[in-house]
Amino acid sequence: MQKLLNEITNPEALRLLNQKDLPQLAQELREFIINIVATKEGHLGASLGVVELTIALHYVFNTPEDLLIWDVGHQAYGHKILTGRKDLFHTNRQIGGLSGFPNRSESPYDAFGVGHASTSISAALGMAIASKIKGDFKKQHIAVIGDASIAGGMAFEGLNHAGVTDANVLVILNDNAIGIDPSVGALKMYLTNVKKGTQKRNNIIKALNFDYSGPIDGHDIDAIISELKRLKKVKGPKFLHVITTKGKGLKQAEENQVTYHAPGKFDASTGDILSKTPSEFTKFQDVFGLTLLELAQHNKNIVGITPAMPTGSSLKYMMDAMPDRAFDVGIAEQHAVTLAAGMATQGLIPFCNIYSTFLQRAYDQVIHDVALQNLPVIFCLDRAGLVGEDGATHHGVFDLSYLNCIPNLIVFAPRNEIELRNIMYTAQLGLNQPIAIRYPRGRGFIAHWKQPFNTIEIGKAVQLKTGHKAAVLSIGAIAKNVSDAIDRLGNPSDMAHYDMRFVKPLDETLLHDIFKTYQTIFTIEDNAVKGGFGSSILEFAAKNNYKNTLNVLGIPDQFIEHGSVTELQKTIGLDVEGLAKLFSKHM
Ligand SMILES: Cc1ncc(C[n+]2csc(CCOP(=O)(O)OP(=O)(O)O)c2C)c(N)n1
Ligand SMILES: CC(=O)[C@@H](O)[C@H](O)COP(=O)(O)O
Ligand SMILES: [Mg+2]
Repeated sequence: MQKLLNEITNPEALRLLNQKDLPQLAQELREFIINIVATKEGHLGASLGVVELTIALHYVFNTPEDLLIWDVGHQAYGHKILTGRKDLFHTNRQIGGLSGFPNRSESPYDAFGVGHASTSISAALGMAIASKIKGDFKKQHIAVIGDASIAGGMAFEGLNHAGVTDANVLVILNDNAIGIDPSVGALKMYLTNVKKGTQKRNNIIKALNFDYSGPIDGHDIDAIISELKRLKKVKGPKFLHVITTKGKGLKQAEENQVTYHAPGKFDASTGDILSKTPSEFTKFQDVFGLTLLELAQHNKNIVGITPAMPTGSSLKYMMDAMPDRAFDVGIAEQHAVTLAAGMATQGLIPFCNIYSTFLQRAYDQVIHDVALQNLPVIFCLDRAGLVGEDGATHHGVFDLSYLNCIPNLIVFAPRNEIELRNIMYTAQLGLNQPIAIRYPRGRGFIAHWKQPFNTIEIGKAVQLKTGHKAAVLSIGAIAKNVSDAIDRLGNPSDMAHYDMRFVKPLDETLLHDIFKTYQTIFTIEDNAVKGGFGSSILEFAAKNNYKNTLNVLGIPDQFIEHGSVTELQKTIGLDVEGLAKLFSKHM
C-alpha cells in the first residue's frame, strides 16, 4: 500500500509532508520501484541506492526552479516517480513510454538530458554561470554524480573550472564504491581512504576550492536534509560526499550489485531473477570475449582494454584469466583510445573494446592519436546499431559515418559470429593500420560459432545469394533481416544478396560487377543513412557515372527513441516484414 506515495503528484506535495514521515515515503518509493522494474525491467540498483537522497533533494530544493541534474540518469527512477510520472512509470523504457533517463522534453524537472556519464558538473556549472549573468542569485544548480562517473575526464574538467568561479553550484558525490562493475583507479582508493578516515588531510576537493562536506550517510534522510539546508545558504562551489549502498533495500541487489545493476525480470517478493528461456545462440559479446582470450593465449602481444564495461563487453573473460594483460580503465574512453595507441607504438596488439555510442567521446583520439599515426589498434565497437530500451542516448548508429571519413582506418562489420571471430583472428596476425570492427548488442544466429579460424582478405566482400532482378548490399548483422526478407519474397531467386563486410576499403571490383549486372540496388545498414555505408555506395556510383536505381536504407536522419530492437526496426522499415514489402515493390 503506497499511502504517502499516492499523494505525491509533484514535489510541492512532498514538501508539505512532515519530515518524520519521509522514511516511510522512502520505503514506499523503494517498493514501487522494485515492483515495476521486476516486471518491466530496467536499471535497478542505482535508483534503490539514492531513494533517500532523491526525497531529500526535492524536499529541500525548490525544483524545478532549482536545477537538478542526474549524471548518467540511470539512478533517476525515484526522481521521475516523485515528479509527476508515477502513473506512467510502468511504461519506462518501452516504445512510446517514459525514457529510462532524464530527458528535457519529458518533464520540466529533468533539467538536462543524460545517458552518457560525467556530464553533470559541466552542465550544472553552465547553468549556474547563466543564472549569474541573468542576475538570478537565488537559483540552485545541483549535479548528482556517482563515484565511477566522477572519474571520467569531463567531470575533472568541470571541477577544475568550477573551482575558480563563484558560481552557485553544488556537486553531490553519490559514492557507493561501484560503477556497473567495481570502480577502479587511484581516485577510488582515495575515496575509500576518505571513508575510512585515513585521508583527513590533503582533501583534493578542498584543494580545488570547493566547500567540501561529508562523508555523510546517504540513507539517513534527516542527516542529508540538514546538510542540504546548510549548503543551500553557502554561496559558490560546494561539494557534498554522500555514502550509499547500491541496491539498498533489496537483499540480492545489495549482495550482487553487478547483476542487479540491470537484472532483467525478477520476483519482486523474493528478489530472485527469473530464468530466461535458454537459447542455443551466444551473445556477440561472449564471442568477442572468448575469442579474444583464445587468441591471447597464443599471441603474447595481445592486450585488452575496456572503459568501465568488463561485464557488458565480456572482456572479463580475459581480465579474469590474464589480469596483467586486460585493463578496465574506468569511464575514460579518451584515455582508453590513447592508451591503446601508446601500447601499439611498442608492438603490443591492443583490442580496445568500446560501446559504439561511447566511442563518440573519443573521436579526436581515434583520429589524432591512432589513425594519423597509422597505429594498428583494433577497435571492437560493441552495441553497434540499435540497442533497444536504452534509447537515443545509447544507440550505436553513427559509427559507420564518423569512422568512414578517417584516413588509414579499416571499417568492418561482421554479419555473424564466425565473421567476428575470423576478423579478430585476421587483425591480430598483424595489420599495418588500425581497424574498427562493429557488432550488435545481443545474441547471434549460429549455434556452432566456434569454428577453426580463417583469414579474411581485407576489402573483400562476399556474395551470399545469387539473383536475377535486383541486388541488396548489406553491411553487418542486419544481413540476417535481409536474408529472412528475401526468403519471404514470392520469388526469392529474383534478389541477389551481398555482404559487403568492409565499409572501408570498399570492394570496388565486386561493386563494378554488381552495378553492371543489376539496375536496381538496395543498400542496408543499421547506421545513419547519412555518411555511412550507403553514402559510400552513392559516392562510388557518382564517381563511376553509374545511373542505376539506388535505394539507401538505414537509420533516417532523426534520433530514434527507446523500445525493443524489433519494434524500433519496424518503425523505420528495417524489420523483416518491412524489408520484404519494400523489395517486392521493386520486383
Ligand atoms: C561515457 C559513458 N561510458 C560508460 C557508460 C556506461 N555506464 C553507465 S552507468 C555506469 C557506471 C556508473 O557508475 P557510478 O557513476 O558510480 O553510478 P552508480 O551506478 O554507482 O550509481 C557506466 C560505466 C556511460 N553511461 N557513459
Ligand atoms: C546506464 C548505462 O549507460 C548502462 O547501464 C547501459 O544501460 C548498459 O547497457 P547494456 O545493458 O547494453 O550493457
Ligand atoms: Mg557508483
